[in-house]
Amino acid sequence: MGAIASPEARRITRAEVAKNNTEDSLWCIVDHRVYDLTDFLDAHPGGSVVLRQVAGQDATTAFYNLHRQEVLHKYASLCIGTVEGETPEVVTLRPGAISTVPYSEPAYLTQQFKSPYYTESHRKFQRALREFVDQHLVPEAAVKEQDGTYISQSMIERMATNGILAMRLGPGKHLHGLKLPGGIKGEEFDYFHDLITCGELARVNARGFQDGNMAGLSISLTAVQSWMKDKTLRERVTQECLSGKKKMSLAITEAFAGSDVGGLRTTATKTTDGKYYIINGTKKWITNGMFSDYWVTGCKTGKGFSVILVPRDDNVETKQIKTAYSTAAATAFIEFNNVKVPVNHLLGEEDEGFKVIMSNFNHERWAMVAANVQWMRTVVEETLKWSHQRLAFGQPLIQQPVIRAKLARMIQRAEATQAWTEHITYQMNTMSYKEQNIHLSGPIGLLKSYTTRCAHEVADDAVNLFGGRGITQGGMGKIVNQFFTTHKFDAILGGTEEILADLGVRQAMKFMPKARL
Ligand code: HEM
Repeated sequence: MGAIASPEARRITRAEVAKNNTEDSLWCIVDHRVYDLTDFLDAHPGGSVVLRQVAGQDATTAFYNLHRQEVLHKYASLCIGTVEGETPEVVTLRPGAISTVPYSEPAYLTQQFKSPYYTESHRKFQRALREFVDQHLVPEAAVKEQDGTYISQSMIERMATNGILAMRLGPGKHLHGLKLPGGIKGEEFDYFHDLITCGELARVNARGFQDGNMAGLSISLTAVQSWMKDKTLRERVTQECLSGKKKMSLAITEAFAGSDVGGLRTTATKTTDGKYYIINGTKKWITNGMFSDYWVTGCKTGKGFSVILVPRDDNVETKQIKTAYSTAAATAFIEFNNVKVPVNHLLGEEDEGFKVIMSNFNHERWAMVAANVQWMRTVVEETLKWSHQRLAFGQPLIQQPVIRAKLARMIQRAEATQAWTEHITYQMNTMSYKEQNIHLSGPIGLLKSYTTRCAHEVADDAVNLFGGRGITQGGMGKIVNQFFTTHKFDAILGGTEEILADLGVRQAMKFMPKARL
């Protein structure tokens, strides 16, 4: 959000505003600024009647009861001056700024709280990344979420150039030698930088675009990096994807089976010379599948399940699926019809694909949690602002104990999930990849399942607080409505709430001693 245009420098007395109270010259005051609405009467989405009713008056209270602050930025050209001797009061943030609304930021970003987890490197990185998101991603996300088209190639290349694409895979050698946002070295990047990345990228407040922004790559190239044996092929594919030239996604789920990987029907049959796999079958709900050049694909092989990197060719067909969020996510139904793939495209061992998939899941699930926690914070911020500006029964909503009780529940959920996520992130920083698989798949399963349940409650409370605006796509409740209609994606993608809760307990039972009451 930028500053409101310069005509505001003109000083106008309240008496002068009061004289402009007819359709021929209609002025009003909002937050100490004067707006000439004469030529806007017919164009005003709320109609001309309401504007005539406030002609020549201070309409601040009426305005904030019905509009978001950004409306004033969009229509800055209507501003003709500032009231003599007065100064605008409503806070507007410059791109990259930290919100001072309580609980709208993780505690480490506030003045008053300390955190043992974040260093100056994290803080520098966060500042630079937020600025990038506010300046570049937010405007594009707003357009794409609406028109349902995919992220632009120029944006992908911009993210490739400043290392953001590579960061999406998490810490590792692929970042070494790179300079990342805030000037930090790729070698410094740890799971707290990664946590910041997931949260900041979710701040576009456009859930379809959020996934359309290379979510597929972030959960599939990781598997290629860890499991593809052919080094030359692995490096080539990695380079193609991290430069933004090619796109990749994870293709496991089918119409036939979701969480039940054993029920998948896509087959990979070896040719008699043993040099190729022939892939046949379908995949459904593949995020970024529409624009992918490669799919990390789960297939049935001789004695089990295998994971194979399948490149796009004429025998692959992708069809768009319209889900509850924007088609900007590029969600696809895919048909593989006798697709011939060289055997060096196998990840891990044949028939042992389960290991490949399971080891990949931890980072994916944790990243979804990080984004979900950020969404809850955003919704807390939206709801706190709304409760302060919306008048009902003659006073702001926040004056009602029932409203404060709901806000308390929302804040508790955002804070609790943040604290647990940071605890898990700290463990990820101190464990090897192998240790993480042994000790963290259960806790991450429990964390994701709990976080999405909290998100469900937060969405529910927020919509009740916003009333009609919570169920309307544009206007004051647009972000709450976005969360309400899309929060379930996180409860289903990457393993459902039920499956993950169960996984958490089953993993814990592996370490259960022979303890008795
Ligand atoms: C600078 C002055 C104003 C501008 C630029 C403006 C602009 C807009 C815009 C863009 C909308 C569409 C909804 C949205 O995006 O939030 C809208 C809706 C509306 N406006 Fe205004 N408006 C102004 C002042 C006012 C005032 C002073 C009133 C009332 C006294 C008013 C009453 C309404 C109403 C009733 C709606 C429909 C709200 C809804 O559907 O929820 N507007 N206005």
